[in-house]
Amino acid sequence: MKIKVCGMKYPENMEQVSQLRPDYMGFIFWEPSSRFFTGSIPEIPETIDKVGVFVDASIPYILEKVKDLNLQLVQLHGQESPDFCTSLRRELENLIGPDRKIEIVKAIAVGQSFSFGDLNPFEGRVDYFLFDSKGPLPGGNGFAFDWKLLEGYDLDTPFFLSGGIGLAEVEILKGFMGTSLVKKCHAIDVNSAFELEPGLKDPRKLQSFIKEIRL
Ligand SMILES: O=C(O)c1ccccc1N[C@@H]1O[C@H](COP(=O)(O)O)[C@@H](O)[C@H]1O
Repeated sequence: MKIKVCGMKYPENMEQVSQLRPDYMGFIFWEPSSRFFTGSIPEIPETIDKVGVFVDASIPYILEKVKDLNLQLVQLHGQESPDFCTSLRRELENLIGPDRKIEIVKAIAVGQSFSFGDLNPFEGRVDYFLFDSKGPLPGGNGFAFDWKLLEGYDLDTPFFLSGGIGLAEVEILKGFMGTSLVKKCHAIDVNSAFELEPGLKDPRKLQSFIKEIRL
């Protein structure tokens, strides 16, 4: 199972976390967040893909960050429409050229009123969904949603499982990994549950988690 550590803010901490070899590291480009990232990213191993997290940002702003920070994925965490995703994909291709692909992740807030029908228009326009808990914030709410709501997911787009995942979820995650849904689960995404303060990840806690989860 792949692992994404999101909400990185401090270069020294990025170096510590990179030694744990997560598959992805995420950076928040939403100014109101206490994890809002400014500055540059230090050298990290090439096996770790860098993900920019945006909330209803403009395409030029996203392109600027992709180019300046050499991001490999763009995570859209706001109300971005399917048409927006298509336009962004076209602009990313223009920016990067045909030899490389910047993947698009569309975050979906899952609450009791969630319906799979809302996802159909995104099929073929994004590379992954990211299922997150619906809460007062666009992301980083710090609590898990009921993963049973994902039972019956039958679209082709693989997904990241996110939302308040921490060490307390390890046992239930192991159960989840025994279900048929796991075939479409591309990665587990962690953020606030592993922090000493917003944006500062606890490498020891992360190490225990990665040891338990990585297959
Ligand atoms: O973490 C934030 O501050 C944030 C702000 C705006 C959009 C997304 C944000 N974080 C993303 O939220 C999910 C879940 O986080 P948590 O585990 O509930 O803390 C994660 O994918 C972050 O990328």
